[in-house]
Amino acid sequence: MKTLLQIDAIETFYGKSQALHGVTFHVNEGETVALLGRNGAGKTTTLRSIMALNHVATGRVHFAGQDISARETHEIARMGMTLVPETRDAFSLLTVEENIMLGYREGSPFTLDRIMNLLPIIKEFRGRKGGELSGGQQQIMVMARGLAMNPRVLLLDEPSQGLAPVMVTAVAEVLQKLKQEKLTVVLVEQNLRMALNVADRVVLLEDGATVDSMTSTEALADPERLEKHLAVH
Ligand SMILES: Nc1ncnc2c1ncn2[C@@H]1O[C@H](COP(=O)(O)OP(=O)(O)OP(=O)(O)O)[C@@H](O)[C@H]1O
Repeated sequence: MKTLLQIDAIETFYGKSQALHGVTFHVNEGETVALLGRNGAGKTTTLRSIMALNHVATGRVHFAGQDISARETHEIARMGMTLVPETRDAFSLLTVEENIMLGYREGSPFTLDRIMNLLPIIKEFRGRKGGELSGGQQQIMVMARGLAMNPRVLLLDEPSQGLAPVMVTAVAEVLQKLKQEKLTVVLVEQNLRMALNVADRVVLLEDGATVDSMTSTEALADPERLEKHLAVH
């Protein structure tokens, strides 16, 4: 299996405060990897560091065989790394279709028609404005926008956050579709059941460092191994 993303011992600071103390993991092509950890463990900072939205002080990030540690965000994005942030960033005055097509990159196989066929739930609200959607609909819309960009790696930050259970299920179905499309995904998720359902592997963060990594099958067979790092102190 080919490694598409390799993170080696990255350290990231907010001012003088160190948020990441050595995060190391890899993601193979076509894999879904879930980053898990308590609140404040460094999951969002890890995604932002990969995208160079936070400056990485030491350590290396390799993407598709290239060292991208010193690259700027727009260059990394152009190489095919796409972040769907937890803030969702829906344009409230644009329609769903316009919101999605804002992400469309010339030559992307994920045209509006293809996205609608792949994620038919969007048809239910495709003509509405971004500001008229529920949180779950917005989340699905911004994931579709990420898809339109034809990413080589999709970074998803807490897609189920704050959603009603029925929309958590809908988002989980979108993740399964992405998996069927053989997309490479890094998923930050508090909903453990959903994360283990969709991910091939999980990487555990604690206090800004990677502390364990295992397949989802191993995690399901040995829940204590996970709980040790996820239970509230
Ligand atoms: N803008 C910021 N300024 C200062 N410190 C920050 C900032 N953002 C995050 N931190 C700190 O960095 C550490 C890692 O935070 P991060 O948001 O990456 O964790 P997380 O695992 O994504 O948690 P959550 O699930 O709560 O979002 C925490 O100690 C947090 O307080």
